[in-house]
Amino acid sequence: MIHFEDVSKVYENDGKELRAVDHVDLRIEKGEIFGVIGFSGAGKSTLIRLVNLIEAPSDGKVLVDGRNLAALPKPELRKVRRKIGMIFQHFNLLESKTVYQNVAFPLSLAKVPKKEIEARVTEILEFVGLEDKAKQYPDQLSGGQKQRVGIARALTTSPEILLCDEATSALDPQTTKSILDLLKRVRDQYNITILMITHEMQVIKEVCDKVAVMENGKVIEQGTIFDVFSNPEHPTTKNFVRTVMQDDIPASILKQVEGRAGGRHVYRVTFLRETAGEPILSKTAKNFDVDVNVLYGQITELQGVPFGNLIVELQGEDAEILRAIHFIQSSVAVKEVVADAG
Ligand SMILES: Nc1ncnc2c1ncn2[C@@H]1O[C@H](COP(=O)(O)OP(=O)(O)OP(=O)(O)O)[C@@H](O)[C@H]1O
Repeated sequence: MIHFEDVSKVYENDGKELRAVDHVDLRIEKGEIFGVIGFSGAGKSTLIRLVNLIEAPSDGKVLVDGRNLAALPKPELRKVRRKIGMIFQHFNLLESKTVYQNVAFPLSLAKVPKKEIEARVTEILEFVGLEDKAKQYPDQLSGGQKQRVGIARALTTSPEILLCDEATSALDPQTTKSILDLLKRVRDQYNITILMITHEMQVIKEVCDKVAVMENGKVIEQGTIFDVFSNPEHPTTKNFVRTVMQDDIPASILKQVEGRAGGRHVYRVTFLRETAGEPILSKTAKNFDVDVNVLYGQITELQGVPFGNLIVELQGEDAEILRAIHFIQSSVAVKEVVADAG
């Protein structure tokens, strides 16, 4: 649906070249919710603006539904752009217009007959849960309600793509969740492809199917949420994942283990996908002469699939512990067992 093929965007700043987007390749398929994460200055905003040609690429091609926007004649470009909606961090609503007028605005501009506008706006306001706010003005709304108006306005022209530029960054966590739920419904009900940029990993974890991590204009890692979160490779990705999935051993627990006599055997056991529900540790305790002590861990859900990360201590004779570890490692249920200490 949206393909970046070796795309770069170079700005001139005081005679110096700045590569805001640097040789990026991305494929965002129809109906996907695709997240791009990166720190400030990574190039996310530039990247998203290349999709509707607010910015033109310096090199490479951005294809939307197979068409290179930069090569289209103006009337064609206008048509394609109408199929791309956008929502913003600060909502960008017209303060002097009511909710109804804001949502109707793109249709009024396109000179759609009044009756049609009414039917469409009513349907969309109902969809975003604002049917009772039609006559209110933006300054009478909460942040979450304002973003619902922004989403409604983007949807009135029946877009195929929705671009979200830090759409929840100005909202509290609870409101963020409700807006993300709404975006999921937008995709599910209208099969709209959603490209969102954010600096919050929680947002990516909550709603995206795939993620690309940007740094200095480059995509440094990309993949499904499950793969990237369960096995991040680049240090920056690891840092982002750490913001939502704590997997370090807390200092207090390490101290407690270190204080014990007779050495320590602490391992990280990572459960993936279908193995997350396996009673592998209780089997280990039953089949081997070892005690299994779960020190710390969490089971979370990534795209509806359980993912677990446990820190366990095995107590017993060294040889027996080795056999137990071998059993855990060889089991299809466990991806890796890493000695953290000992
Ligand atoms: N119009 C422009 N002219 C010159 N330089 C620009 C322009 N737009 C962006 N840049 C530069 O390109 C780099 C990437 O900026 P961009 O806004 O795309 O990053 P970002 O990841 O979206 O950051 P933020 O989250 O802070 O918006 C930055 O160094 C920025 O200063």
